[in-house]
Amino acid sequence: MSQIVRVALNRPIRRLFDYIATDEVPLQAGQRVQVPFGRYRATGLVVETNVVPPEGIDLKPVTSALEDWPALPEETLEILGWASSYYQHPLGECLFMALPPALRKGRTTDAPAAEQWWAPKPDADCNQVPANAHRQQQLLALLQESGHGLSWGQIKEKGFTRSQLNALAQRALVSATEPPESTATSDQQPLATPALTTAQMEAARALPARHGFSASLLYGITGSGKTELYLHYLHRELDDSGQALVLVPEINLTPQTVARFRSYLGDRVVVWHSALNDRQRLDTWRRVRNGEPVILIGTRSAVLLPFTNLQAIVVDEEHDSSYKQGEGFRYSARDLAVFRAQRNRCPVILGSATPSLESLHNAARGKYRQINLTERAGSARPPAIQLLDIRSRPLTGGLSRPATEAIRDTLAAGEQVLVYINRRGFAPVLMCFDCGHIAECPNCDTRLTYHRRDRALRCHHCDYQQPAFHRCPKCGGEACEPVGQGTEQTEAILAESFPEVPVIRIDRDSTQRKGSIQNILDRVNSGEPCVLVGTQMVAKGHDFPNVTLVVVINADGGLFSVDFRAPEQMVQTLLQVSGRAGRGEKPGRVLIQTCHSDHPLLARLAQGDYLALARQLLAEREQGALPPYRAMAIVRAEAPTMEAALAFLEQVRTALPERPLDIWGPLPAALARKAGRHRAQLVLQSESRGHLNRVLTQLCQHLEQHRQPGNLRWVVDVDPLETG
Ligand SMILES: Nc1ncnc2c1ncn2[C@@H]1O[C@H](COP(=O)(O)OP(=O)(O)OP(=O)(O)O)[C@@H](O)[C@H]1O
Ligand SMILES: [Zn+2]
Repeated sequence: MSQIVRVALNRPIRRLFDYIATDEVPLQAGQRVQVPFGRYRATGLVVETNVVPPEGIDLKPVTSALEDWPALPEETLEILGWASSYYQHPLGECLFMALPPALRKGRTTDAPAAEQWWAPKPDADCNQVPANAHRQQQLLALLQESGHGLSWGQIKEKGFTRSQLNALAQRALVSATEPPESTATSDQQPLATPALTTAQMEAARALPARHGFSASLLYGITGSGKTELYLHYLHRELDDSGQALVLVPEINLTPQTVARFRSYLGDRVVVWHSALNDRQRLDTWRRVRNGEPVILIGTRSAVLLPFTNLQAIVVDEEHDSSYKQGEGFRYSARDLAVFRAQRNRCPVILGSATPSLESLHNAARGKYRQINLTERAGSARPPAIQLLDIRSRPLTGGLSRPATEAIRDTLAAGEQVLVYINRRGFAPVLMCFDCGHIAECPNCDTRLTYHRRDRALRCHHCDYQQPAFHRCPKCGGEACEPVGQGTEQTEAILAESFPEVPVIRIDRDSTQRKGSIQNILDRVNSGEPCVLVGTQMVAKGHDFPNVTLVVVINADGGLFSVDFRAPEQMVQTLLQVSGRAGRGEKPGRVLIQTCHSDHPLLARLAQGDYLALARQLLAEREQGALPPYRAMAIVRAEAPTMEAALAFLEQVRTALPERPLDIWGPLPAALARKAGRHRAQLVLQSESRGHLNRVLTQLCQHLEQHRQPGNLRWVVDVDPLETG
């Protein structure tokens, strides 16, 4: 009897394919194989073995196994299987995300494979083996006596063959297993433990011991030393064979962070981020897969790696929106981290100075244990936040007079300044002062951004760009001027006003080159007076002890947005950026320029009490019946015309059960046209996550079976971050 296996391919299709395993080697779930697919050969992952063959279909044989061990262990298959059904993304594409790029194609792992171990199933019984199959009975007995199981090498030494093992595996009496924990003692030097402050010590005591699942929400104000606490915790809880995962937002994964981890936790600290090349990825992936006791610091996709012995997970800056993938497999690394901790029966710590409303809600419901760290480390005190109403003040480069004076005083005192520009809605545009014409993107419903440096107009949603014009294309007038301020303009004005100090811009453009962010950080860390100017990027996680003044150019971006998450994100960003001030010995001060200093949210913000703000925002969410009080998903459609996109979603709407489901739309998306495609969306909400999931599963199956016109694209976004 030959074995039938079910295989997932790295393709955007919601189905699996059956093949006959012809090899002597019994295939296991998680193994990489080559299979014929259409006229080509494809790399696949075995997801099920011993499949009962469907009737009347001729199955093709598996071409070859790429390794004789599973690239993805059982745990990883399970996690990604769950994620595939939760996020409604095809299983094959989800599973392939757990492989390094080099292994997604048919490349073989050139280093020697880990010896595969085999163990009897707990309920295996010799009577289940046919009486005439003596060698199989003897092999099963041998494995049962061995306690932990045996490696294939050991089995072979006793004179058994692959086909005997194969037969037992097909009867589901034995299965592949992890090798026993190595008993070799580590020859590493004992490492230092960080010396904690009293407040940190108390928080550390409240963090749970390693054994068993627990989720802790660490609310630690900016500069409270959450990193120190993570280090202490990992040092305390991990044993010599354990693996740990520390998730961080991309920008926080600097060589300094890694060095800090290494000095306390040693060589087992490894990294995973977008700048690694394929070779480095493969090496790190192998260490994780082989069960080496690594402490992996990584960005979003690190949560998908095939760990085999996870003992602890940390998610730093857990509120950060970069944890949610915005396209393709739209998973939340934070949420998967919690799920993974559950599956591994290990603790997960979610840390932030501005926790997400989701996590605070989970803490309030008793699902997470909340631990507060409300003092800054060392002699640092929380900064004083002051609102500066700019309604009738003249601005230069976006800066009011009091703000400019504060910058001057700070620099004169030998300290550093950070100027934060809210990206949303404040990009500069080119306007004709005769007719009011503003340059727009021909492909998107958006204005072109004016780039001063090379006098270019660029679209931030597609690749379109054109040179800035002097003569208005509409009225022919010659009074075309940039309006609104961007990073570049503010930078230029600052450089003009403070020629004696460096003005350093931190944004996507200035940090794209490899190592450039590090150069910038080194300059700032030298401590000499300077002005940092930037967007979102300067707000995140940096520790610049000599920054004593933070100026927020305009706080109003999130106040009146249609996106229900905008107020939360605004408050988080403003408190995070404020938290960059006064982290060293000198006290910090924050000036927030606004046209709405009487807005209750901003007034509260100035008091610096995030938990109070979050309570208010949560109350509003509850009243509006919005997440986290409801489960939400969005069906998005993209088509050559808006009519086609809306008509498709209308059809989706009618296919959905009426109740108990709240449905909004179909409506055009906030950016209704992007790169020439028209976009619309349908928002679904339910009180029950499970119910919403079932509805979506049916919907996706239905939509996949009914072919849509080739130029229409649809996706489902579960727990969406952006709803505009
Ligand atoms: N126990 C300690 N002893 C001395 N210094 C400490 C201690 N804990 C933290 N620090 C210092 O305090 C500063 C802030 O720590 P850290 O960057 O970990 O803060 P954080 O909680 O992550 O803040 P944020 O949320 O703002 O990023 C760092 O310079 C760190 O070295
Ligand atoms: Zn465009």
